Amino acid sequence: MQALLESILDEVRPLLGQGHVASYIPALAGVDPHQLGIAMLGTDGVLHQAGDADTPFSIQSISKVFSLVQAISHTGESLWERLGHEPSGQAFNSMVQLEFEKGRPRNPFINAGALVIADINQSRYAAPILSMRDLVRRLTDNVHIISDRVVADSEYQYRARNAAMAYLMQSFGNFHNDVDAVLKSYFHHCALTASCVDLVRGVSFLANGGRCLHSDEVILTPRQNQQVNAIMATSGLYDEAGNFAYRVGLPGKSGVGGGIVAVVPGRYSICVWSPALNASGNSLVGMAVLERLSERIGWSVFSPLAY
Ligand SMILES: NC(=O)CC[C@H](N)C(=O)O
Repeated sequence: MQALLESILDEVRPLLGQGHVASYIPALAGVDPHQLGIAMLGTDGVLHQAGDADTPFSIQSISKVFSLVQAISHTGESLWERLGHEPSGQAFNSMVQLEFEKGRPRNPFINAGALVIADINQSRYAAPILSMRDLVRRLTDNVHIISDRVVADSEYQYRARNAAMAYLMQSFGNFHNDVDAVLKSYFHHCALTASCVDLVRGVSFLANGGRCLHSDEVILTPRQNQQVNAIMATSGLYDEAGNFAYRVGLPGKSGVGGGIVAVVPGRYSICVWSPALNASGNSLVGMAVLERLSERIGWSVFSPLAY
């Protein structure tokens, strides 16, 4: 497995330099695009890593998985009164659908949906920023995880589009807390900084029937776990979710920091990171790595050979 990971990274290295790092905030625009790392954690506890797998990066929308899990844990099924679990077929920050659909976001993995989830969590926790950070520390087994203040402040400074979505939802009665306060929480979640090795631990429960691998804590019931994986498979890569299913065939979640987490149910959690993005805001080289992995090992959840 180690040799396979190394050889896949070598194969895709010529692609480094293609795509563009996220440039909507200066704090992300300055990241070196030539970085590339991968980690894989088996449900047997064996960790493999290659390249820059220990380098922390901005997890951005990967945090939407943790926010969803937090909301499910205290709100359960009634969560879905506020948003859907349908793919959007739109960019992560698109607003057109939101107006047509009366302020009810399609799913928790586009910005509008994550903002509603952040609003739900804001109603539940006295200190939403810290409670999310602590959840991620617990799941990654890393007490040093922090939210990057410069990134969070920069996101807040350039908040216009996310703020517009939140106010639009408020106008439809689907936003209950102070918009500014929720935006600050949301940006702090996006600004959490973690490495591929941290994140494979962080989402290990998704490959393990809902149980955290290192602590054995029940994070989700097996049914909820299956449902979160299903939403990742259908909506985790925004308007490229279909392409990801076609090329990789695993539940996954990307972020504009260039990270992608993926799950081989029952077997592995995977995280790949390379900062340059394709037109849909997903890591260009990360997609290529996961495609090759899935091709070589036949891991698609759509393949009978894999199970
Ligand atoms: N796709 C992403 O990673 C988007 C997160 C980003 N912080 C935003 O809200 O626009």
